Amino acid sequence: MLSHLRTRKNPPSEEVAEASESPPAVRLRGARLSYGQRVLWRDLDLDVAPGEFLAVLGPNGSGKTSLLRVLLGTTPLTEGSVHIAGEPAHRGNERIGYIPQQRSLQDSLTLRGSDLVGLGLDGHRWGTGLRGRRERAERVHDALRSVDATDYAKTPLGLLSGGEQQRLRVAQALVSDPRVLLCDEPLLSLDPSYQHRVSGLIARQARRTGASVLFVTHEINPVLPVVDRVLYLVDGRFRVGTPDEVMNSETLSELYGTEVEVARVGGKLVVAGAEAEQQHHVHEGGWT
Ligand SMILES: Nc1ncnc2c1ncn2[C@@H]1O[C@H](COP(=O)(O)OP(=O)(O)OP(=O)(O)O)[C@@H](O)[C@H]1O
Repeated sequence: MLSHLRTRKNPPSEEVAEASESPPAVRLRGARLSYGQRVLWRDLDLDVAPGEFLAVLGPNGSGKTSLLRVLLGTTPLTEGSVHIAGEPAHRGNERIGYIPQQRSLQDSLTLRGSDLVGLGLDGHRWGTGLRGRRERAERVHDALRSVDATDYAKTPLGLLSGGEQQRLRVAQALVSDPRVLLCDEPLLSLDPSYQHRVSGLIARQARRTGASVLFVTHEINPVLPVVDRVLYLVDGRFRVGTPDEVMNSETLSELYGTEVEVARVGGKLVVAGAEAEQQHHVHEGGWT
């Protein structure tokens, strides 16, 4: 396994530096997840620090979503331990903001964008008075504005495009200022300009509030400028390290057990080699 040493592209602010005195936002020790004979990953030791942005990569079925479920407390580890901000992972953890893998919200014909974002504040105490209600409304409004969704905040969700729905999910996950942000392919359905915007927004939120980000993605290039480290899962094995440490021909060839070539072309990473290529290009292109 490569070094767990963190190198930051973006030096932490004072707030984040203070937060980094606290326990790691996410800590896995000796973690193994198996379904029957199938081991998704094993011997996983991972600390994700406050303010850190970790990209989680790997082919279909390598256990990326399952890792997020373990952190959400909805899937138990087969072996080992998992802590969120020093506490064992558990369901309904208010410290976690979650952007689930995209599902269509076609059925939610009556719910509107502002309602969906407001649900991200459920469980938080805002009081029943005017001040509490006003503050709550402001938080929802700010979150909607941050993803450029104010124009359609009152439109029923079922009438919105996939990309518009996705921006609302991002706002919902960010509105409560969570300590840990779990993002399951949040760039799907977004066109390249919104991919850039949403990944920048999530990274800025992490720096501003000290939130730790675990960001599952099939395509690293849109997030490369903001990634601190990469966790790459393949067929029960994994590597963790900076993008340079992991995204190179030697490491990926070892991980895939076949020859993989990684090159930088115009600031982008290009991965060549049957399985890896499929992983890195399966979702390439623009979506609307
Ligand atoms: N409850 C379960 N019981 C048995 N197998 C499961 C269960 N949940 C997930 N799996 C299997 O574990 C594997 C990993 O699933 P997971 O969704 O974590 O993969 P992933 O890396 O997120 O894949 P993708 O890139 O396709 O979204 C899959 O083969 C899946 O079928």
